[in-house]
Amino acid sequence: MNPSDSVNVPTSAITVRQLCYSWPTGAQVLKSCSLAVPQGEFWMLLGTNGSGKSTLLRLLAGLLASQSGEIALQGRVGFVFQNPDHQLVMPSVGADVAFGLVEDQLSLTEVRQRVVDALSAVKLQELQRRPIYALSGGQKQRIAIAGALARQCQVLLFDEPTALLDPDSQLDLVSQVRSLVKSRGITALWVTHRLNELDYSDGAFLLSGGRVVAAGDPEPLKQRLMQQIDT
Ligand SMILES: Nc1ncnc2c1ncn2[C@@H]1O[C@H](COP(=O)(O)OP(=O)(O)OP(=O)(O)O)[C@@H](O)[C@H]1O
Repeated sequence: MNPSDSVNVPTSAITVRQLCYSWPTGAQVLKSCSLAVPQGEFWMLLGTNGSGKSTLLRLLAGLLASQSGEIALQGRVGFVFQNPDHQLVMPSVGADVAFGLVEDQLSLTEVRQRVVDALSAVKLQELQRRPIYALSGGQKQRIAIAGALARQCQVLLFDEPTALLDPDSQLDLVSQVRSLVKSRGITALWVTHRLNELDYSDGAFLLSGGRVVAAGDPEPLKQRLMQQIDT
């Protein structure tokens, strides 16, 4: 092989090879599932209810132990849940963003700087002292993202983060995440049922029958899924 042949091959920051997963109840959710997300790209994962999208994301995040197959992630991983009330644990915005830094043994000055930077990145710096209960759903999701940015996560996993948002907040969030991914070289995998979000992605996977059955350019996949809805 000519050494220059490898120059344009993108490096994957999220790689899954032949992953299988069965719940203790016996249901096999993932059956030799494989995918790869190129470093610095924003990919989406679609599939019908119960197709295993959340299970796959939880395996990637290490929230579930894999049973067979291979998972390789480049960098620290952050997870954003569908319902931010399931992950915001501190009473105020600043305290919550700082919470994830406890294990990093940073100085107080460094922690403060990380919190300010992360809140600026999601354009919520003015809310640092706001109680969590006084945030909108969209603001809560951005605080969850700020927590991952403060931890300098290089891989972000989103499990239907817009499911509880109105259409305007939904598109604000997805476009903001795309900008963050592009400006910071982050790699993201975003689960959604909302086909209009595909316009913001670099690529998409369709999960069906426990494996990825389509992968690549989001537009053809969007057209195909829209036709299925229409028929
Ligand atoms: N804790 C659990 N114990 C047993 N089975 C589970 C558990 N969590 C999920 N499952 C099952 O695994 C399958 C895949 O669920 P999963 O939540 O991964 O699908 P999904 O594609 O994310 O669905 P949705 O789009 O509805 O969120 C389903 O049949 C579900 O009932």
